[in-house]
Amino acid sequence: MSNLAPKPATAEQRWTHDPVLTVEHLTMRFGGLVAINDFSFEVGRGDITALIGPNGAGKTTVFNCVTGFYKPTEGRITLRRGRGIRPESVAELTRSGRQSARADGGELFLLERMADFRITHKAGVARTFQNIRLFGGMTVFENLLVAQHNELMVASGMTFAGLFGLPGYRRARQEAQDLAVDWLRRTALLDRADDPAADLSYGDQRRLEIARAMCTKPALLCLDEPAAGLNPRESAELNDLLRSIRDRDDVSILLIEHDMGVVMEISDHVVVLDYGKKISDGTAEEVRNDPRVIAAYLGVDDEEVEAVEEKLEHGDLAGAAEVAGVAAPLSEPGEGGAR
Ligand SMILES: Nc1ncnc2c1ncn2[C@@H]1O[C@H](COP(=O)(O)OP(=O)(O)OP(=O)(O)O)[C@@H](O)[C@H]1O
Repeated sequence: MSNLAPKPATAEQRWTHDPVLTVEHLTMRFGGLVAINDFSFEVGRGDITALIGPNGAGKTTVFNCVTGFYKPTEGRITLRRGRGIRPESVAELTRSGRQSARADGGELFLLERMADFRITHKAGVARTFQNIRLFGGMTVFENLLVAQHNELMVASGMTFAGLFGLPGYRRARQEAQDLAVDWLRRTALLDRADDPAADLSYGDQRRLEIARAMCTKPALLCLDEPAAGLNPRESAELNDLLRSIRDRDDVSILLIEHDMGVVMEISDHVVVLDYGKKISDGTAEEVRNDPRVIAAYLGVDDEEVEAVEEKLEHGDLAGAAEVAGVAAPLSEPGEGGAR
């Protein structure tokens, strides 16, 4: 809708000086359709970052590129494990043609070069899906153990004998069980541990998906519409869970969410996509009051677009909001979904 450049980020924002994920010039084409068009953004280490936008804006496509489900047509996607990794190290890895490198006391990964299972297990990017994908016939506890299968196999030395004889395997198995129990407690699912996952309520299944992703010990947790289908109480519990993951586990979160109540309440950083392009990027407060977002998100009729853009080009934000027919900000925390 609007081709106006997004507002530049201010210096104190964490995502500009300590990003865990940097997406640069991402483009994704499906035949003649350009789903993502030269899109760049960062996820700050220790931030909850929301990727929002109207239906079909390209949010899931971005997730699919970050998690390796799609190979981007163009662009670089860098994951930094460890603080203080220099741009020179990223440039050197890019030139080398390799997928990852140890640098500046941390580890660097170029996700666009990696297969999805390596992105999960090596780079530490975990994901949940819009449509829940649990092993419904397995118990809740088994779902959390399966998530740790990769580490357990490594501990077994990849041998049958190793499953029985190696002390390293026994230790790893105990650790896997402890981690699973810990996440059952944190998601209030301990008393459902032996029930089939399919028997859980929708809200419980959503929390189990997050617990399962956390059992892979990620650096970045990507959540595709985690609040979809939740009632207000479950939504509030989800907010608490995500804040605790950010604050206690030192895990950065990138989420797609349509529920503006959730987005505005918990996000440190909000990035807005429309027609595959970034139209706004800032704190929840900044984005909520950005007429570009108001215009795109709440829908400005085609004939009004030019008038809104003209106002914006002259810096008349209030006038643009007026043309968009929206005097109030997007929505206040706790108000629920506005789309
Ligand atoms: N595999 C694909 N093949 C062809 N087109 C695709 C494919 N995946 C996505 N698209 C198209 O790319 C565009 C962006 O879709 P995407 O699902 O990423 O949007 P979204 O913002 O996640 O939408 P929603 O909020 O409805 O989930 C749409 O026009 C969609 O039809």
